[in-house]
Amino acid sequence: MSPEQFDILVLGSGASGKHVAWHMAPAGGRTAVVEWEHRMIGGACPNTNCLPSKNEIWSAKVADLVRHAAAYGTVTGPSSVDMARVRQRKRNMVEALIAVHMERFRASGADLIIGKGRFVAPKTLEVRSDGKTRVLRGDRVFLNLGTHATIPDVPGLPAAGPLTHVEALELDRLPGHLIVLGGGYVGLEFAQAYRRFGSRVTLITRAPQLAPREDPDVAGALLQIFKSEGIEVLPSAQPVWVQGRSGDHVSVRVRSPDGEQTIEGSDLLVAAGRTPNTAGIGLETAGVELDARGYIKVNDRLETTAPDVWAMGECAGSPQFTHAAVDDFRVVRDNQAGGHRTTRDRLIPFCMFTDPQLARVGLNEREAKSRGVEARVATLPMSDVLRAATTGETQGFMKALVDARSDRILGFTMLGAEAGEVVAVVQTAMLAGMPYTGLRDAVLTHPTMAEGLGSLFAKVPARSTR
Ligand SMILES: Cc1cc2nc3c(=O)[nH]c(=O)nc-3n(C[C@H](O)[C@H](O)[C@H](O)COP(=O)(O)OP(=O)(O)OC[C@H]3O[C@@H](n4cnc5c(N)ncnc54)[C@H](O)[C@@H]3O)c2cc1C
Ligand SMILES: NC(=O)c1ccc[n+]([C@@H]2O[C@H](COP(=O)([O-])OP(=O)(O)OC[C@H]3O[C@@H](n4cnc5c(N)ncnc54)[C@H](O)[C@@H]3O)[C@@H](O)[C@H]2O)c1
Repeated sequence: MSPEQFDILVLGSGASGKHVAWHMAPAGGRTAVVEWEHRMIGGACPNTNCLPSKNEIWSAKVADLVRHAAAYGTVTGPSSVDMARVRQRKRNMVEALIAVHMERFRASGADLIIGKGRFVAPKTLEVRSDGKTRVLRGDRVFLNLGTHATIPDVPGLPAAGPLTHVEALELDRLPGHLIVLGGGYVGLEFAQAYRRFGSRVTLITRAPQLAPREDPDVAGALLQIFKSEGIEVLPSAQPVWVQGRSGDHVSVRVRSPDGEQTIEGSDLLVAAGRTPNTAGIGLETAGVELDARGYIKVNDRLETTAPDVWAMGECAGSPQFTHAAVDDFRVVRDNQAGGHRTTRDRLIPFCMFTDPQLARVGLNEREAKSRGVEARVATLPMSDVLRAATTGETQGFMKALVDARSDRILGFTMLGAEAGEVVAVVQTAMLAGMPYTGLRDAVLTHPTMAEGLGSLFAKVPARSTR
């Protein structure tokens, strides 16, 4: 079968791939985008990951506010959570987003082909779509394959049919006792949401603290917040075996420095990291090499080991955030136009949508220490932020790192309400090269959470004169 010829061939319609198509097709390049499934059009962010999880987390916030409404002077009757309605609200959003994506593909002129792509020769894909086999060849090929939830190698775990975030977001019932395996982003966001919906929740993580990449004081404060909501947390706990079926009854044997114990629950959610979608699709036939962890080898321009083939987003080992994957597209786009943009030295913030949110940009103390960077550190409890006093959201704190020898801001962490918004203020100052004194002395709106930045930066210790 002679291949159908395209100028631009995109495999995966995620955060980077869709932008490649939407940018290049209107410019006149004959463009095809191959996407595995209709329900994944636009990638994981709008369909199974960021947006649906934040949608249900918001429903959990509403449940929590209703539960505590009396503290604010609103007296309610008994309340309950209807997970079928929670799910329907989420589904409505996802379906609307798929429609928006399909319209953008149509308007761009790109050919959106639904089916699993597999390389049969360099720059040549075979796709089974609508019962037909198509062979597509691109002059330039862009890979945006994403990742899926890793199921750790624990005896009995696969047979227990655990939930991942994908199935958890499709539940129309409330688990009686949800056991969460993993204390990173997914585990923390889902553990708190399900607790607020009304489940008993036990979180097991092999790391010694929640949010393992964060500073111990941040993780400690988060742990206290989780405990105060009744979430049981087992740190430094390694699962030994699993028995039973998630959705019915499941037992997890865990080993920790305190000994072994068996946790009994109704459902099991695995949130133990990600595996790239790079296996079994003929990448070796295409000359695209993988690293030891299965991620596509790329240079800082996101060029793979195969000529005229680029990889973007999580499959290329980029930071696992939608905004990083979108920036990967911008790196590739600008270089296609003759630019010299790289993935080096990007300032990539994050926000974990626990309540309160945990957001960070730049270095934390742990990273500064490991890189031998000397920093001046200031912290401010959220209870000192006047906006927090008005809303009652006084949990958590802000922390700033400023260079020991100059007034350059090195990093900012916030565990507090609206942290995801406040971090953007500090990021903007960092991008502009503004000294910390600029934020310290700025006239910020009263009473906002960002106003706290003035008090925070006023606490930065003076530079040592030594
Ligand atoms: C539960 C959860 C919540 C998250 N929340 C956030 C958040 O709040 N903020 C944030 O920034 N990040 C969040 N993330 C991370 C974020 O979802 C990803 O980093 C982001 O979606 C970027 O993904 P990507 O573009 O690399 O790949 P994807 O979006 O996964 O795109 C890859 C696409 O390729 C398709 N595909 C793969 N292989 C093939 C093949 N062989 N043939 C055809 N199609 C194929 C897939 O179906 C998919 O649509 C979250 C992750 C999870 C798991
Ligand atoms: N708000 C956001 O931006 C957001 C939300 C969700 C996910 N994400 C992205 O998705 C990525 C994946 O999230 P994740 O939570 O799956 O991974 P993660 O890397 O954030 O956390 C994995 C956790 O699982 C634990 N773990 C791993 N193997 C284990 C085992 N065998 N037994 C017990 N514990 C084990 C680790 O110690 C860690 O606590 C994140 O790194 C993040 O970049 C982002």
